[in-house]
Amino acid sequence: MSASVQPVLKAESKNLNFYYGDFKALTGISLPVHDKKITALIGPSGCGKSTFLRCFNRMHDLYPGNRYDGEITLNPDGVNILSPKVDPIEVRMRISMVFQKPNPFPKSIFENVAYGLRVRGISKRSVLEEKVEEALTNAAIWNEVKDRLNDLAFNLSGGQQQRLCIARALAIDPEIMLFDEPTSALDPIATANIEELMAELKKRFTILIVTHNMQQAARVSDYTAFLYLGEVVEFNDTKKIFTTPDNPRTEDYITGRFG
Ligand SMILES: Nc1ncnc2c1ncn2[C@@H]1O[C@H](COP(=O)(O)OP(=O)(O)OP(=O)(O)O)[C@@H](O)[C@H]1O
Repeated sequence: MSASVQPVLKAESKNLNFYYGDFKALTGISLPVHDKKITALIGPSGCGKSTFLRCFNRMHDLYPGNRYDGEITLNPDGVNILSPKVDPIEVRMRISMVFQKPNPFPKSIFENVAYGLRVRGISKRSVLEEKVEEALTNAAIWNEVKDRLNDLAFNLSGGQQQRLCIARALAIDPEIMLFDEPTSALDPIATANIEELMAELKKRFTILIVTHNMQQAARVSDYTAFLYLGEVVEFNDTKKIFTTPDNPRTEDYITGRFG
């Protein structure tokens, strides 16, 4: 068996610059996103990790004055998802996001997961029930909530709420899932649950994750990009980044010597 199976490119950022008004937060970001792999974005606070992640589902469109310059192409069709001709809602149906703090809607557990399906035009109760169960099962929370689907989502614990948000994000069968520090508000057990879940999810989805936790990046990801001051300093296999990085700044950061 060949050990060097070429990864498939699910998406690609090409010379991407991003501006908050006059402030340039990202400069010339070119990065591959490999299919059904986990890519971690690491780097010191303020280096642009979240800004970059949010470009992938056009979150920045929600605020005036923000500007993209460059491309993020999404395969297999190769569409530039940053093009003004592309509807951000369409992009969010293909690329879903899980945030740092669990943010369920003020609705029942069932309706939280059914939400995106309804946006997609699914209204038949039996189809919704089937898909909600499937998403909750895939997010490893079905057994805990199956008898209380009509309860308000806020009644769940923090770790359960985060898995509910993951269920909501995967119910629409996205092509890419974005995770922005998904475990920073969780205890070590809930964190381990989410990490295990990500390892399962990558069999079906492509994942991009922002994390401050170096051990987490090393544990869960296949590829890692180190960002600094809005630029990619180094991108490589996670193993390589965490053992023999090419750039001294990467080494300083992962060994905690960064100023
Ligand atoms: N809404 C905004 N308006 C103006 N500048 C912003 C805005 N959001 C972020 N920035 C700036 O853009 C830069 C990148 O911020 P970003 O939040 O992407 O960094 P980060 O690497 O995710 O940081 P952290 O690890 O602290 O979350 C920072 O200098 C930040 O101050």
